Amino acid sequence: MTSEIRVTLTQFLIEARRHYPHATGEFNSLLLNVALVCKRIARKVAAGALHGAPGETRKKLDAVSNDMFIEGNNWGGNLAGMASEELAVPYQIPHCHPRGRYLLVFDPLDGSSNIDVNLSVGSIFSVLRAPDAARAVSEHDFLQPGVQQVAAGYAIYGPATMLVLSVGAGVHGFTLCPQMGEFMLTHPDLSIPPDTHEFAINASNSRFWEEPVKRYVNECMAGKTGRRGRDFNMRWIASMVAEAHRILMRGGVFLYPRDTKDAAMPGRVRLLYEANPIAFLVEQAGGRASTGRQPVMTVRPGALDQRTGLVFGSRNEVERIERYHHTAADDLPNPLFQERSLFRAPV
Ligand SMILES: O=P(O)(O)OC[C@H]1O[C@](O)(COP(=O)(O)O)[C@@H](O)[C@@H]1O
Ligand SMILES: [Mg+2]
Ligand SMILES: [Mg+2]
Repeated sequence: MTSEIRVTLTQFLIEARRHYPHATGEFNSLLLNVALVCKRIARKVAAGALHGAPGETRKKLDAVSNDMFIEGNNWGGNLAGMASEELAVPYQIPHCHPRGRYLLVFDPLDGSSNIDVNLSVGSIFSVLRAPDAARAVSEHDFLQPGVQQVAAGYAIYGPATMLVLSVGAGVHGFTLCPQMGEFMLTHPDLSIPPDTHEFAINASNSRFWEEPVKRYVNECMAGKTGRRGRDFNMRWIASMVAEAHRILMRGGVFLYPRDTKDAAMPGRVRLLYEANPIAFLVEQAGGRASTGRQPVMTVRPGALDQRTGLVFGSRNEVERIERYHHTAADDLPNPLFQERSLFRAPV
């Protein structure tokens, strides 16, 4: 009988630190604090409707998860501040605590509309450097483009709880062992295949999409009978963290593109809390993440709650969608083909 020896998240981080002789351990302790918070949230989520009165669950869990992130990362001495999708302004690490060198940015519960129906949700986080540890943090300190992230990850609370993490040297997946209460390395070196036959988009927004997105989706829908010459599958979970996880596991493309639904919002996904950390993971796994027009991690944020169009996943599909955005309107596909489309533009 063979017994498989598995590496814990702690062991993995200690090993990774050996490549950075000047590392103080602050960074690792920050990631371990985040992992601990995710374990606590996993327990709350797993309690389902037992957690509170019916209907209250979703709202409560967003707020409860946020409190857990704040409490769990307040004391480590490794942070200068935090920014949360659930807070209007950055959270200051109180003066009495030692202030650290990093900033933590998070969406404490993503896909929370799925809570009441017992589908997968998750927490998304991003780590940035704090510009000056000596002073209080301001909103401006967090407005760094995604390329400046030093780490990013998410926890997914699904049939199994997993933590998927990158510190800038590949993407690694850890599964929470219910017996030991430890995240164990189960999915080292995740890699997104460059091609896919699966796409994910909220098709109810199709009338608000821009032409390049309509073109791409029409071509996927046309399958074998269209210019792509092969069939595609469509998925939509309404939990970006779950879509990202599927794509990291087996490829695919996710689109929440810029659209005309709400003039005040150029897209649905939040740049700092959702798009940048997922983009960091996707690109570390060999995929691509874009606004449709430029790599999403090159966007300089103007506000904490900034929204963005987002397309990510298998590299060849994302590049195709970018090409469609850069292609002149008169190069659009055969109108005969558009006739057959479910999503053709009204005439
Ligand atoms: O299906 P919809 O309603 O268009 O929105 C789904 C999107 O909204 C989000 O759920 C927003 O996240 P929150 O649950 O953190 O607000 C994304 O995860 C997801 O992709
Ligand atoms: Mg979210
Ligand atoms: Mg959220």
